[in-house]
Amino acid sequence: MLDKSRLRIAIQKSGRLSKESQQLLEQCGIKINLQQQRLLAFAENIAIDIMRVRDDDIPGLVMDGIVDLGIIGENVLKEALLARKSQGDNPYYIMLRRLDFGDCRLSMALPIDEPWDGPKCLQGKRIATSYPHLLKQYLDKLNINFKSCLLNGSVEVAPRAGLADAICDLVSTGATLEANGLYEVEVIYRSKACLIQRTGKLSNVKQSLINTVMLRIQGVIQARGSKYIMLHAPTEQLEEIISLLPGAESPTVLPLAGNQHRVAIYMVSNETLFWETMENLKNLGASSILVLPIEKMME
Ligand SMILES: Nc1ncnc2c1ncn2[C@@H]1O[C@H](COP(=O)(O)OP(=O)(O)OP(=O)(O)O)[C@@H](O)[C@H]1O
Ligand SMILES: O=P(O)(O)OC[C@H]1O[C@H](OP(=O)(O)OP(=O)(O)O)[C@H](O)[C@@H]1O
Ligand SMILES: [Mg+2]
Repeated sequence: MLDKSRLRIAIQKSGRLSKESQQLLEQCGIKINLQQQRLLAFAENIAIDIMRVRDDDIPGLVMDGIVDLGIIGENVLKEALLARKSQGDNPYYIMLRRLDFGDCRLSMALPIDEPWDGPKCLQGKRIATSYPHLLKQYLDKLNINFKSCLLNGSVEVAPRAGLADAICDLVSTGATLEANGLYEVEVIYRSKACLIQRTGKLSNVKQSLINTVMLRIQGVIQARGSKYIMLHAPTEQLEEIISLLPGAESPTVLPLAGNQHRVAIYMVSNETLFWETMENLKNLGASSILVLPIEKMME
């Protein structure tokens, strides 16, 4: 039986978002004992339960208040929102933040032998998609009539199978389109994974858990995009060397024991150090240049 006092988070069970969702929670210090077949997992060290479901179910679980938080692609969230609105519902959720994974775009694509002359060539066409509401919103704005062919997966096969003239599906690298003889003609929605919260009053305990999780997520995401840079530099080239370092307003500069002509420079950078910059630093006399990943950050 579920303990209602524990914070409940829904994540995708298996698919494009599941590994990174799990990793993010683990990096936030939530120790989950995940077993493949278990759809509910209880964190051992914090009052959080993880519900592992199909991604399509996550917006509804949050909007209906079954779970407190959910990690979901904005594409699925927006589609669910439009679907509920079209049924006369007034769905609510709180967008807590965008995450740093699940980048993809919802695009229109045509068979490679079909010319593209702007969206008007979709007039009267049959379009296969898993996102009928996002597609309709886009084409309605352009006053284009179309026929929808709803497929829940393998949308890219529809034109060759004679089911549709065009498709509207998710694209990341474009490899699936290419493998199926299609080409991308128009992006209609850009998406990333995001963290959402149900509306309604939460207990103080749950609210403070959410605050903790949010701060930790911020720390993890910021750390992922940052590097710790260490190097030794000749004292007389210090200024020039610092000017080459990305985002180094105030690096730590320390003396080197037994060497008055060189110093150690330490800094956190929110950019990586490219090989070319490292080579330029070396040409200025820098040595022992290290670029290290950062695991966690708290400002
Ligand atoms: N190629 C991709 N690259 C990056 N992110 C993607 C890609 N394709 C989809 N996504 C994102 O990941 C989400 C989940 O994609 P996935 O293909 O695992 O969904 P699914 O097959 O519907 O899974 P489920 O079985 O949970 O319903 C998408 O809604 C989108 O936000
Ligand atoms: O542009 P690409 O990098 O090729 O990625 C796009 C593909 O990725 C997703 O499917 P996924 O592989 O997750 O499989 P699914 O159809 O089972 O959801 C999406 O539905 C596309 O088919
Ligand atoms: Mg799905």
